[in-house]
Amino acid sequence: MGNATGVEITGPFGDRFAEILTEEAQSFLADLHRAFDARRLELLGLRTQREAALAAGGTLGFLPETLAVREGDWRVAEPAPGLVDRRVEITGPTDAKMSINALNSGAKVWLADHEDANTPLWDNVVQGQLNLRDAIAGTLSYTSPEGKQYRLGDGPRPTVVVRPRGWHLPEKHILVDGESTSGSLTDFGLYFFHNHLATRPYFYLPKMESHLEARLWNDVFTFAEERFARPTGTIRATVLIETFPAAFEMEEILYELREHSAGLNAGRWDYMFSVIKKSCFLDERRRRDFMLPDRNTVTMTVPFMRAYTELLVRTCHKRGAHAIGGMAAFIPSRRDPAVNTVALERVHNDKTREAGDGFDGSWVAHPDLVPVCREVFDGVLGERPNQLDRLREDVSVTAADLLAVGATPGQRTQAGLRSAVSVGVQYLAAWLQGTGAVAINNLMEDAATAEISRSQVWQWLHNDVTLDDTGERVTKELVERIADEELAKLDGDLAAARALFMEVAVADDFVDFLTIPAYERMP
Ligand SMILES: CC(=O)SCCNC(=O)CCNC(=O)[C@H](O)C(C)(C)COP(=O)(O)OP(=O)(O)OC[C@H]1O[C@@H](n2cnc3c(N)ncnc32)[C@H](O)[C@@H]1OP(=O)(O)O
Ligand SMILES: O=CC(=O)O
Ligand SMILES: [Mg+2]
Repeated sequence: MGNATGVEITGPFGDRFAEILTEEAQSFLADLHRAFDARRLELLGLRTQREAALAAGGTLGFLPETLAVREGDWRVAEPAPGLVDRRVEITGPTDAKMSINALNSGAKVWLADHEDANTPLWDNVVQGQLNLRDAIAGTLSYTSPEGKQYRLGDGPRPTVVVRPRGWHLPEKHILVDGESTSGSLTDFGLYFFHNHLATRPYFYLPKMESHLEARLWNDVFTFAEERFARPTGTIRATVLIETFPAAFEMEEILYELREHSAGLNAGRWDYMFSVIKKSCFLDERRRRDFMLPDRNTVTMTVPFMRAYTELLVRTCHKRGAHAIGGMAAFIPSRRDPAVNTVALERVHNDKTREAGDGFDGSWVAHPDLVPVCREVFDGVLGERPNQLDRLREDVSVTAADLLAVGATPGQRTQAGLRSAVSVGVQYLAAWLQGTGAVAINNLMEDAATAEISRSQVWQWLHNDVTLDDTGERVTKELVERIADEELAKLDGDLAAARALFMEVAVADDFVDFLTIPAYERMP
């Protein structure tokens, strides 16, 4: 097999990888890189500039320069086929077994995840694309080491929506003109190239910080549609509103993508991470207004989270776009009935709040949660496919409401610190081994929840927090002692994960994303 001009693949070719990394597919990736990578890097630079503006006394707010968009009369494209009724969306990685289980789960949509739930190990990146292509062709099968056979069922399958990596991550195994490519463009490009004729190419777009980043995605979509002579709007994308700055640009993000839009999703875990992260750039006095209590006490009903989700529903429905709810982290158990009962009840409550607020559907992390979410949304939607007609004109959210993080009740405790350290290290150990989503203490942990754990430790440490229960000041020494004590309770070699956790949780400078140094450690 040859390489496209200027392309070098430095990762090993596993079984059947040549079916994905064809010369034509490489050539498309090279075109995407040459057309868009410089702008991607510029936009990442803009994130840094905005952080510098916060450090210099600025604040987040609605943009004066885009007032006309917010006040204008426009709507996004009509909902696309397969994305009209989205009452239950299951998320998960694209390994063969989970792909089959998700496609047989009865959900309306499967978010096939190359992002929070995935380690971008070279093997996962390419094997995931093979599994997606086989799944769409209906040929995906799997035999477990115990001999259990997995096949796609005959019932209706969920619409497949792929989540590529965020703009910040490179793909170091594909070089174009000697440069690493973008993880986003790699995941998007390979999926689009191999599947756009076999299925409708739909995407979830993560971790964007501005409407200019949405404009870049829109231009990428138009480029791909033109290059393969597909009508405008063939590609659809749901944007995760999961960064603090993006909450102030929801209308603008919908507007930029309007011909390609499939709505917005409230990505609560990365949102919480981003709130903590952006506060780390403020001066010492203002940082205190953004200090959060223990992660597990920050619920969706605290004022700043409520403001963000209500604004999201109102914004979407005003523009004819779907509003999709987020992930409750409680994982059911087929082995422990008591754990199972609690998880089902909590997820039921979470989905009930979302359906009542006007969301058109929501996410679940596990097949056993599909019926729970479906039942709740069936109760609210009835025969209607969505509730886009519920305009929520009663909602009025100001910038001050979005910024009211300091009004979050709760304590900062030693137990919270212990949990952040222990869960953070355990998650990173799994990530470094190639598994991007795990259940720890009956909760789903993925890249977004791990970011909260480590950034919260950083925030408490760098703001001289005194723990409410023990009266101890959070210092590097305390974090190290807690790590010693917590890791002594666990099996396995956690040295590499601990070193990485300390790098992103206690270092002087705030590391932008833990996945960046983590990826550098991978082959
Ligand atoms: C912040 C965010 O971005 S949220 C979105 C990103 N995160 C995710 O997508 C997490 C998705 N969920 C998961 O990865 C898993 O549910 C986990 C890791 C949390 C738990 O998985 P497990 O420990 O395997 O759970 P459990 O043993 O109960 O699974 C039972 C069966 O359901 C399957 N299953 C569990 N979750 C999923 C899923 N999301 N998709 C498909 N199948 C699943 C398992 O593969 C297993 O199948 P098997 O019986 O054929 O072996
Ligand atoms: O991607 C979802 C989130 O909550 O983060
Ligand atoms: Mg996320």
